[in-house]
Amino acid sequence: VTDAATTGSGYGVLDDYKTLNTYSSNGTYYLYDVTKPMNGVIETFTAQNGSSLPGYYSVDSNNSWTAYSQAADVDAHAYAGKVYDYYKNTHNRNSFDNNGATIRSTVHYGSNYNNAFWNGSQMVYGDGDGSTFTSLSGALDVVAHELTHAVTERTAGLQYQYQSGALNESFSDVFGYFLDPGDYLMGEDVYTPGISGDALRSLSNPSKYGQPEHMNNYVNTSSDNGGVHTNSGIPNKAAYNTISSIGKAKAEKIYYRALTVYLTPTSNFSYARAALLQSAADLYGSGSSTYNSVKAAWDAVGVY
Ligand SMILES: Cc1cccc(C(=O)O)c1OC(=O)C1CC1
Ligand SMILES: [Zn+2]
Repeated sequence: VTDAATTGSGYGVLDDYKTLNTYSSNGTYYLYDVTKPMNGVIETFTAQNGSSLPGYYSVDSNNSWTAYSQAADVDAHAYAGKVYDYYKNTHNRNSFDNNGATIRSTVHYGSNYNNAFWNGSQMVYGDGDGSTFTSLSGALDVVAHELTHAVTERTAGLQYQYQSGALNESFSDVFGYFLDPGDYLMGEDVYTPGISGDALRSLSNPSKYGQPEHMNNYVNTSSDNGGVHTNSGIPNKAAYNTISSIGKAKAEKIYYRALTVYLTPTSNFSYARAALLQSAADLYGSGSSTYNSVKAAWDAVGVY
């Protein structure tokens, strides 16, 4: 019996060809990636449209992952690997726990399920209903959003409600941008497959998708854990202001430092402004143009 790391290939949700880090054992191939440093494993499962987790390993007989039913598995696996590489190469973070934790994804969760989530242990993706969403793992910014929920949980621990919850959501969207910097849109690759050009959210124009982009328009509600997917528009707009003035390279250092060094479970928007300013001061100096740009970014959304 020879078990070995192998390289497979297949097509993603958008019919895009890609190679895959797989594993072969006893003539069966698995979406099981053992190529990361310090034994960081990435593995992908399918719930076979049930709701029990993790479900079953995604397997193939010849390492050619070309069936339409495998496209969501292919992308969940490939994109989890890309997000792992981003956190390791850009921030020297070894998986979401910074200790090589296995990154597990399950696709084909539920039936016509228009959601994706981190459940505290793994990522979970629905197939969408084909109208609102197609398979949600088909977007790199979605995968980065979900895995960043895990990073946040292990670092700042931002409580998923009201302002701390909107920050939790915003940091996931912002790192979604850092992984997919071609546009300031979230989920555009899997949202409404029948309509082009729209998205779930926009960092540059939150109000285009019904989100506030100034503190004057903060939405006081108890639904959606206190409006975490609504009020994230305010810190998202501040992030857009920051990125467009200082650039991605500096912004991602400042955001990662704020998330991992300064933010706490109960941080509110004002504290996030302070954490990002302190991070900018630490990295680029308190009198720097970078510092002043972060200050202006948050002034513009009415958070002091
Ligand atoms: C689609 C969806 C529904 C409910 C919660 C989330 C969630 O993860 O907060 C969710 O995923 C996203 O927002 C990703 C970025 C597109
Ligand atoms: Zn989220």
